[in-house]
Amino acid sequence: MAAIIGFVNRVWNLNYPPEPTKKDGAIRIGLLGASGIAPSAVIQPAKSHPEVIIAAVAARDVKKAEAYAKKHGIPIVHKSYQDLIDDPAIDAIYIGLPNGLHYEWALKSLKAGKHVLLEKPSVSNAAEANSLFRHELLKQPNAPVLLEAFHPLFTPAWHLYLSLLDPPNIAWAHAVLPVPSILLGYDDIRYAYNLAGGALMDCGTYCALFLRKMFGTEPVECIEATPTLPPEPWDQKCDQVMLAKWRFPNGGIGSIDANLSNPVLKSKLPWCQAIHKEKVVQDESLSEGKEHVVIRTIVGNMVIQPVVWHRVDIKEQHTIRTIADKKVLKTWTTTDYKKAYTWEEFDGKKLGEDWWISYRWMLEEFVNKIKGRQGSGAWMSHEDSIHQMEMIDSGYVKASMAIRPSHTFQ
Ligand SMILES: NC(=O)C1=CN([C@@H]2O[C@H](COP(=O)(O)OP(=O)(O)OC[C@H]3O[C@@H](n4cnc5c(N)ncnc54)[C@H](OP(=O)(O)O)[C@@H]3O)[C@@H](O)[C@H]2O)C=CC1
Ligand SMILES: O=C1OC[C@@H](O)[C@H](O)[C@H]1O
Repeated sequence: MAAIIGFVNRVWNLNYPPEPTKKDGAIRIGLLGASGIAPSAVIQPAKSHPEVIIAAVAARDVKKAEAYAKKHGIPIVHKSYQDLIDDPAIDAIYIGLPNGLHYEWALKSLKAGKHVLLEKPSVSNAAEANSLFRHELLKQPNAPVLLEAFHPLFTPAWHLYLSLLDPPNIAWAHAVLPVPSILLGYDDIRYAYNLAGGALMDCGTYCALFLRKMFGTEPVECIEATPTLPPEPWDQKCDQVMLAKWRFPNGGIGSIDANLSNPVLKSKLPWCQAIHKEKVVQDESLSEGKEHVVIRTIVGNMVIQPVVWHRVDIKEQHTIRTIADKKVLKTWTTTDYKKAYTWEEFDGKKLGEDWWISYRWMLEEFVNKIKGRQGSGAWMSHEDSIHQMEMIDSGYVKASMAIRPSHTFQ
């Protein structure tokens, strides 16, 4: 019963969040593009944040921007992206543009002294990531905050998941992110190579991130990458599905299944799993010549948007066997489940609300960073964003596909 009440409360508050009065010094965010994702990623989360105001929007077509502003209660409409960036009343820019435009507009925003919340994947390739995230501008005192908007990293559920892993002893990790095909037409930005589209760039970037975080380090090499292309005449430089594998420094393998055309009726949830190497455990009850070994598997169900529901499964496969010839004498499995809708449930920190969506947790930390506060400690560092693009590039190289093109803006 408590679980049902919790679920209903979370869903209600998520959709109808309390809207506290905005504080003096609230961060005024401007949106670049009247994008599909901004309402979920920043407009709605900002409502419950007392220190965030969605103050302005700009679109390529001003009429579109006006309609968007009216719909979402945004007070200022700018005639162009550049006008919005140049507005002195704006403190921070949310970039929900196609991937191929992230580099240019992030750099322009930083040059105008604005903080930047930059949609994932941060840029088109590792060269752009290197140039953006190691830019001189970011090394200055009081440099603006630049954050790649990798929202799952900010949730307590994800940190609970990581806390159950033993990274050096992971043998195999797997991450799956299926996007229902019904959501995307072939005119979608995800199917445009020139805009840095592709399954590996889009849903694959989450899978790659999960593997990097699960192993706690960078992959050594991509050992397999098999793309499926969309049907002709659609852009044949864009992968519709990418299955890929990387080898990590401990010898473990990380694999991904990134799919932009998942059949709706076979809908799967975002999912990840880490299978650990076999481990001998202390067992006083055993007679001489026998050993007790355990293989631990940690499954994360719904790790991308855990607010509505999620579950971390801890499965242990136990075996009693002879040491000499490994003859199996007995096997059994145990399963335990854990959840963490708040940090308090996970590590006792009294931060946030159980109904916060991953974007709201992320917005909290973006503001904390701008204000110089400690926060939860969850963050995506600049070096992290660079390594992330290196891993994506390595997948395209292994698949014999072109790395997404760099933008010419300097
Ligand atoms: N964090 C998350 O959960 C999600 C993140 N994303 C990321 O957000 C970004 C935007 O995705 P999404 O909102 O789904 O995309 P949309 O197509 O809905 O929005 C993209 C915006 O980019 C602008 N734009 C500028 N130039 C172009 C161009 N040449 N072609 C097409 N659009 C252009 C358009 O703005 P204008 O209004 O000016 O015309 C449009 O509103 C991507 O980087 C994507 O990976 C997407 C979905 C979920
Ligand atoms: O969260 C997401 O799921 C669907 C994707 O297409 C999108 O770009 C991504 O951010």
